[in-house]
Amino acid sequence: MRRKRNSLTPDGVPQKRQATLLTSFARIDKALAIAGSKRKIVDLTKPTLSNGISGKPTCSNGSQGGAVSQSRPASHVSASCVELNPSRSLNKTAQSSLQSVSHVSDTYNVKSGQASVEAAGPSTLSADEASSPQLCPEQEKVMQLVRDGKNVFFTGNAGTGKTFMLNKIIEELRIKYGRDFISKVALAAPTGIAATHIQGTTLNAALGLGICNYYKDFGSMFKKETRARISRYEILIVDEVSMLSAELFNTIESNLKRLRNDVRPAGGLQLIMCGDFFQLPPVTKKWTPGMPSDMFLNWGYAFQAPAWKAANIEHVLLTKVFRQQDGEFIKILDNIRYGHDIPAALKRLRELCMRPLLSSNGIKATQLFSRNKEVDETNIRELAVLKGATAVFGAEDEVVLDPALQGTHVDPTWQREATSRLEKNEFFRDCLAAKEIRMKVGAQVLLIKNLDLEGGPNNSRQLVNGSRGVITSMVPKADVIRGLEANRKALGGDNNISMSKMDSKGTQLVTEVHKKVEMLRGWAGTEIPVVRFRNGAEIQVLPTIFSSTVPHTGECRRVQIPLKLAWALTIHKCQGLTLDLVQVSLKDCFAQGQAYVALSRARSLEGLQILDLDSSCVRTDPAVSDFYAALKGGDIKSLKDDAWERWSCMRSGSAAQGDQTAGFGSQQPVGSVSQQPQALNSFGASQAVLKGATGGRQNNGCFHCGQPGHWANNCPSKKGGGSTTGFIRR
Ligand SMILES: Nc1ncnc2c1ncn2[C@@H]1O[C@H](COP(=O)(O)OP(=O)(O)OP(=O)(O)O)[C@@H](O)[C@H]1O
Repeated sequence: MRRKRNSLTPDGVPQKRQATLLTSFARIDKALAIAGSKRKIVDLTKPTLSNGISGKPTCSNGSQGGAVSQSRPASHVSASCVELNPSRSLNKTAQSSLQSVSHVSDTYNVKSGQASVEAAGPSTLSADEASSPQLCPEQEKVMQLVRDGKNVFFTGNAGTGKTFMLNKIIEELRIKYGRDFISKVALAAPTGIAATHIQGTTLNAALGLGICNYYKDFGSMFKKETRARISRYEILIVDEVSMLSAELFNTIESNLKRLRNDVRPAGGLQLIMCGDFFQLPPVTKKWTPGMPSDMFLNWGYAFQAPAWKAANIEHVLLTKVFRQQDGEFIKILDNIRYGHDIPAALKRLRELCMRPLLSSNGIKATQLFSRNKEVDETNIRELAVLKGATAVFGAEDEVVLDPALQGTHVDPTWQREATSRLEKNEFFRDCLAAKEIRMKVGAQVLLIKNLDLEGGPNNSRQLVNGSRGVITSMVPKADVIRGLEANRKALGGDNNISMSKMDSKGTQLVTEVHKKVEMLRGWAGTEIPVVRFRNGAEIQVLPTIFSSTVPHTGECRRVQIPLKLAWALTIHKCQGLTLDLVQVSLKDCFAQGQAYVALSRARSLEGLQILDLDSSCVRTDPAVSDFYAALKGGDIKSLKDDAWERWSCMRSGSAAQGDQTAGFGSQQPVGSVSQQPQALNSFGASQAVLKGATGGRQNNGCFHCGQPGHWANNCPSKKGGGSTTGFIRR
């Protein structure tokens, strides 16, 4: 990992300027996204597809693809990928696009949520615009609550557009706050992978927390710089809240009050959260004998925390499923989610999905396993089977300090600390794009970032995060750079007179191509994979930027090809993805919601194959079912969930017998705001009392059967399909 502070980049660009360039590149992306939701943008670099359909194929994170012939030229260029189209000359396409700028009229189809392109030559709508569907009424309601400044939690089945909605909210907030957005809005998720879907960071990083093993570790929120940064926030956005524990939510919330010297919920921050508690639960630490009583165990679901109940949160249930269209599939998934009539749902899945999938365009299905071991073994084995040379793509990692930390007046110790914190950031560990990727022609791949390419009737050529494909060739990087340079020239990017005639979007596009060339030159790889995606689009997949911003510290950046080997993935890594073709192994599912997450990645029954399952693979937690029953009933306040109270009584009772320093009573009542971090724990742990406490139903013993002596997920009576607590222990 390179440090870049007040030095020259390998291209001879001063580091500060490089940071500015990169930031402006990201801003261009964002600006396009924002503008796309408001009005049409003509993207001069968008190709006309080889099938003659005017439009833009969109490559997005998750699209599956394959490489095309090595001999084909890089003829069409967009900011993040190159579509090969031997039937048209580059110059012609680029010039036609340029000429047609003023002829594009509004053709967005509000009803269908799809963009159509009128006969205005080869010009197209931007990817962001054409793939920018209208909010449905439920989503509009969420938006209104956000605008009204309410604390909001929106939830719903997989595929109801929670992350989509969150990104819409973020777009609007970017416009509202402008330059202040980064200092006013914290974008976070419990895990690094989840955070990538909203260009955010982990919740811990957003709040200046490292790994919290003890309650005293939360004191780092009160460090001078962190405290100042958190005090400036106005909004905290959290995605995938199912993985946020009650203990974490409660502790953070009470520390926010103290830190911000404000007795209102979360110290006056507006909370905007989404997730589905039927999906993956928090990773809970296992209590072991002799463990200090102020251990932080990450217990419970966020909705079980007293702070959640006291935060005046507006709960919105999204009910319209967008990912799947087939009514029967949606119903089966719903039953699996709620744990309703599981034998019938599994029987139907066996009937429909225990058969081989037809491969499509040479693209094999992604296999989903519960454990890393099977995933790694499968990918390595399959790659080894392929003949031909292995291409190694090494990521360029770097950290860029916040400009405010780069001045000569800034304490060098603090600069070093900030750099080191960025370098150790979970982002680099959890980034969807691996540090080193090994691939061959013929490798099955998954796109892990949305690419700026779109088109086809009803945007059928859309390629998104999760699209699948196969590598069909590797192209020398030098050829790709030549192609991009030619395109820039064709757009007038090398000519001051042409540039002066361009509108601001034209110059933006030229700048984008220029940045892309610079990035490619700085990137160490020598080849670019060409991928044929399932929808037929053939794309040179260029390296792109994965980044995570830690406000007032800086930015972690990885430049890497946005592809993953896709013969196999873990179910935990696929959360949030939409997959075209998927084979699922369910027999080893060990966590609540895991089977549901795996199955709900598929768009259709036709694209889903079940490799194995047993009747106990579907697990739901009654505490979660009760929460959703109250939500469906429209009265969340009627929810009777006293799990927290009983659990904390048990812990403090145990502490009273043992460690007197850690009592539940150490929490301060709302209204008496202390400036000190809450360093003592709220509980005293005891193995005997913790057994079965996770689901909040039993006082002592296994949550599933009520008997002492074992945890619920090891319950001998659960084989046969019973429900169990969903907390994963490590
Ligand atoms: N209003 C809408 N109109 C059309 N498509 C939509 C709409 N809202 C969401 N979608 C699409 O539905 C798909 C699923 O959305 P998204 O991934 O946000 O769902 P999710 O609820 O976050 O799913 P999960 O819980 O599995 O993470 C995406 O392809 C998204 O673009």
